[in-house]
Amino acid sequence: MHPPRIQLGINIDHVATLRQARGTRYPDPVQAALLAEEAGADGITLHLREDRRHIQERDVRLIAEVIATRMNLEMAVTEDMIAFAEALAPRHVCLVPEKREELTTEGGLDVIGQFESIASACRRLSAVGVEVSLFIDPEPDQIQKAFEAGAPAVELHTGGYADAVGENARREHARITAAAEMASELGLIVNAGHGLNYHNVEAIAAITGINELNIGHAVMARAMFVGLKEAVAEMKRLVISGQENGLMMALDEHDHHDHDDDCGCDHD
Ligand SMILES: CC(=O)[C@@H](O)[C@H](O)COP(=O)(O)O
Ligand SMILES: NCC(=O)COP(=O)(O)O
Repeated sequence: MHPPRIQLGINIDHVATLRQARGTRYPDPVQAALLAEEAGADGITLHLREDRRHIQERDVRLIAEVIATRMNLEMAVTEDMIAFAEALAPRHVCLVPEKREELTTEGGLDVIGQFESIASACRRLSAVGVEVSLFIDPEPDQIQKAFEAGAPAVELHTGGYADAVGENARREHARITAAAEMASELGLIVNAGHGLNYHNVEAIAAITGINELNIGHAVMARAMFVGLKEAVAEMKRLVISGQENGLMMALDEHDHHDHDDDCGCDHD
């Protein structure tokens, strides 16, 4: 049976980055969200950072009102942000670690070290109907704790894979594959993202069990040259082809095993 198509969440943070660079009213992330949807985005992701460096509360409220798909609000585990999300009740919230001085999100949440506050945030947000995901590194201990914290979903941090080359990239890919398998077996919804681009996304989309990829920076950078709708559509084509290739490889492997089983050899 064909698994569901991988969803593509488009992160529009950096439309707001450009606006904030000059304190103008444009470009407007609200317009970007609508165009991304028209081009095939399955959801809109945005990160309301504590320092408000790009997305503003006004963006979150307007986008929540106008989009036809669903919002995935990325936010830190702070009382202010949890209260904001409880009041807005977006379809999804992704809890992420935040450091003031970082250029972008550096690592995953430490669910082990912050277990009580994360579990409490999961309970409060679930109570208002939000599907919570935890942005974590692809590590077995963090996945186990995410499950115990009561999050229905995880988003596996693909930044380590995106930054690696050669053998290191293969190792990072294997870590994400194993993490996706473990999280799926626990019954968690498995999303992934960070640093994905037009060159590295297909291999991640090929991993079995991934529900959604969230991609922003590379799409916004490409949009500068080809327009936002074309940039989203190109990414969507790559996500779909990556998933198809992964399915074909899994089938080949399956056939290969079947063939081995018929060959009269001894197997463990
Ligand atoms: C959590 C994550 O991986 C990113 O989507 C995050 O939103 C990055 O933050 P910036 O958009 O500020 O780089
Ligand atoms: N959670 C990852 C995300 O939303 C987009 O990250 P990036 O593509 O901007 O690195």
